[in-house]
Amino acid sequence: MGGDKKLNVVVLGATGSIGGSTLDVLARHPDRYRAWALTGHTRVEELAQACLQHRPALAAMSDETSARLLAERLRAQGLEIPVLAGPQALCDLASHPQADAVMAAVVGAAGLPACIAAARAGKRLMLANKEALVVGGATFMQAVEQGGALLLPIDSEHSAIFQCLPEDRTTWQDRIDHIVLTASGGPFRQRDPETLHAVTPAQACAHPNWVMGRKISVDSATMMNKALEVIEARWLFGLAPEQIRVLIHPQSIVHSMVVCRDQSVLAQMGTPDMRVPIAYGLSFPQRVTSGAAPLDLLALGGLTFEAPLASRFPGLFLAWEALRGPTGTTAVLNAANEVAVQAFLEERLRFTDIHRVVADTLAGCQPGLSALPPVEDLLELDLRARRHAQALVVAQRT
Ligand SMILES: NC(=O)C1=CN([C@@H]2O[C@H](COP(=O)(O)OP(=O)(O)OC[C@H]3O[C@@H](n4cnc5c(N)ncnc54)[C@H](OP(=O)(O)O)[C@@H]3O)[C@@H](O)[C@H]2O)C=CC1
Ligand SMILES: CC(=O)[C@@H](O)[C@H](O)COP(=O)(O)O
Ligand SMILES: [Mn+2]
Repeated sequence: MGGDKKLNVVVLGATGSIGGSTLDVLARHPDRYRAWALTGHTRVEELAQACLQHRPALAAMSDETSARLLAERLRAQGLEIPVLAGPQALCDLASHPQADAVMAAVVGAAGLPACIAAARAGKRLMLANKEALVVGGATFMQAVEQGGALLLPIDSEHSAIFQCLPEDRTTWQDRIDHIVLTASGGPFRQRDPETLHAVTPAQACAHPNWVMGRKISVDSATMMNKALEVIEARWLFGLAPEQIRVLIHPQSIVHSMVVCRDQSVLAQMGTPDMRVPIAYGLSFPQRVTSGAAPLDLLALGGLTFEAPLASRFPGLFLAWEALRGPTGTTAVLNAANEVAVQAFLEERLRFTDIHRVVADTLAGCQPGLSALPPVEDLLELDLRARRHAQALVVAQRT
């Protein structure tokens, strides 16, 4: 971005972990960015506080009751910020003519319609919401291309890969041999697999290196997060499944690597702080300060790497299987995982049964889609896979 016009930023999922980090970066650069619209789903008080601090032009809650409560809360504070309500409001804001950039930080497939709206409207689309791309696949990428949007990865690994590549995307295919996504291994990297059936949501959410929302924290513990990231990388960088590899790197300092055709290895490093990829998404191709602490290489005990084992992390290996399946298979995987993780967080499913529900849903729910399905068909499949997974969750308990 150049000149004096501020970038109007829509923060979808402003009440969450990525949303909060985004607001932190925006507040460091009031000359460059405006938090123009903020959205949440149910956390009324958090969005009210964000509105008080950032004074957006518009706010929205996808949950209608929460929208009403937010409007009352803002009025009581003397703030005249219109509050939109319902899921369509997120699409309307993401594609609004006054919006320049959209931070997609909703969790789950629920974020897909707003991402597609932003893509079709040609926005700077900063994608944290990996599930939207896992569900949307080629349809999502077509919307980006046809809308002329600038798709910028926010997920730390994909931002790392992006930072290791030249700006000219047409050179990527020729230059990349393969990429290596790094994974922390989560809180159970060294735990005896025989004891995993008994872990609690609090233990699963205690990530060793990152403070994140509960859903992605559980995904990190199963390494389904890395499975989703393999699928995300396939679309973001146009790679074949066999060009994407995963290594456990417990320190989360090397955020990922590009192995070039000539075997030169490019890595991006830094302290684990999401404000770095967020700042890059906002400022690309320039750089702005992020608030992250400098990396102290001397203080590091060392950087280590391990191969992920299927016996401990079976969910990871479903990524390549799903990518080789018919169109929609990755949407089925994502839906089943969302249902299973929610059930685990509500203590309705054991940790080790998350994988069982995902694998059995993949085996039992056939996508039956065309090669480039409309978004509506993908959302219908998402619903069908959720019902299938939900029945399996209930069956696991009986
Ligand atoms: N946290 C991190 O460090 C990283 C996160 N990501 C990805 O970014 C995304 C956000 O993660 P994170 O910030 O951790 O998650 P959080 O759970 O902290 O926040 C999720 C946000 O999505 C909103 N939301 C939830 N359900 C819906 C819905 N049905 N419709 C609309 N909005 C909804 C929430 O609203 P409310 O709270 O008001 O109900 C909240 O604003 C995920 O896809 C995650 O995988 C990627 C890399 C790192
Ligand atoms: C910060 C980020 O990008 C997360 O996706 C993170 O990578 C999760 O850690 P894991 O490597 O344990 O999945
Ligand atoms: Mn990540």
